[in-house]
Amino acid sequence: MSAAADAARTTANILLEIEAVLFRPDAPFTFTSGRKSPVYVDCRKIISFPRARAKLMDLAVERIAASVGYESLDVIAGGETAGIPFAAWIAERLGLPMVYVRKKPKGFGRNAQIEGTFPEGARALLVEDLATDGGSKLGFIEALRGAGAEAAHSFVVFHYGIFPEGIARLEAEGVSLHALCTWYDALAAAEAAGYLSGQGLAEVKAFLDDPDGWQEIVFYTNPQSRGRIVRWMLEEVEAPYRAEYLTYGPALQTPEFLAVNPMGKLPAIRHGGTVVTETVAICSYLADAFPERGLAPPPPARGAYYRWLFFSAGPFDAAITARAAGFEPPEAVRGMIGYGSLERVLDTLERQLSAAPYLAGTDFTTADLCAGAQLVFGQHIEVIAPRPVFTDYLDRLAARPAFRRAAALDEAAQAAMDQQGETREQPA
Ligand SMILES: O=P(O)(O)OC[C@H]1O[C@H](OP(=O)(O)OP(=O)(O)O)[C@H](O)[C@@H]1O
Repeated sequence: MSAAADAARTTANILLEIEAVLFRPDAPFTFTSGRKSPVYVDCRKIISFPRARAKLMDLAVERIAASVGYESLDVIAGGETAGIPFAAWIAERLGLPMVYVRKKPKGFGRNAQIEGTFPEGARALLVEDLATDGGSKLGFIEALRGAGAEAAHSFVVFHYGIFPEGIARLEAEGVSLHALCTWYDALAAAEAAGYLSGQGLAEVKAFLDDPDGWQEIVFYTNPQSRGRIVRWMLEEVEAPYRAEYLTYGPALQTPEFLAVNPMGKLPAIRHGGTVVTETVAICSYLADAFPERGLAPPPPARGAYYRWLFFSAGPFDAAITARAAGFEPPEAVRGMIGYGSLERVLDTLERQLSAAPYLAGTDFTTADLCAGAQLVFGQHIEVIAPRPVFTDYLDRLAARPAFRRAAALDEAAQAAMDQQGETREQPA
């Protein structure tokens, strides 16, 4: 094993041991940007483990000597903030001066972006804890060069290794990136130590191979299904998604689709490593996954919200489909039928909508989306007769741009499927 490969394995094992790298394919992390990831790294933790950090810094100076040279550097520059302690330890080991670079000039006083000093033409090594796509490195390098340094090298403990275009950009700027390990090393160490196997391992590999593709929402639907409700929700949250249209019949019974929904039913979504089925569950999941859209009240205020969400998934859906199927529960068994009767369901809904503009109060929520879509469907198939309160309510819902976008997309999808002669019939 080469020294670099050996160092990569040791680094990965240390980072696993101190829980600086975490793998959670079953419950992906959500970053501030809303991006999802089954992996997470926090190199800042290293500073709190003296033995681990000493070993990593020993490996760092060996790596720097091998990649940059023994006498090829004049100053070590730490990038604000996480890079600063690592730069200090490396400078100490190499017996070199140190400076640190702010992300932006201070804005007053000397307006310094670099703290510390070096002579014109000093050969600087930029040190940071980690590199994702290398974007921050460019800013630090520019500052170093602006202050007269030659800056052709950057060192990090951990490099994601999954954004090649970022590294190409650094190289184009004349900067070589040196790292002790990447996600691929961490993954190999996690696999060897038994942290990951089977589906979890496959999930992490899929993410590392295509991080953007992995987190795109895949929407399995047919425009004739309850997928229309989910489509509306997807348009409300405005997250990127890719629709996969499936015809009824064998396409829903393939092993691939049954792995998504063992019921062989539509709709379903996959978001990162998370698969969600059941229309209202999908809508609730999306409301929580994209909280900035304000489609669910805060948890302490969710009483009415949950009531009407579950009302739409349970009694309302069952009452409409039973009536549409020609099934009327006999009087004697109504007590054991969750919804009692369609009339009772509709009267309850009407009372609520006479008291407030939306089901959970003054604001539109995912409960309105789910119940409103059922109401639209029930009226469309003439199982529900229009009532003035319902008409006003549906006018409010139909005025939403997401509602209109979703309807147009599903109409277009239906037309395309019709043109291809794909079945419109739902199986028995
Ligand atoms: O953009 P890249 O070059 O790929 O590197 C990622 C940067 O993100 C982190 O710092 P962050 O911006 O969170 O700032 P901090 O160190 O001050 O917390 C990390 O320490 C790197 O500087």
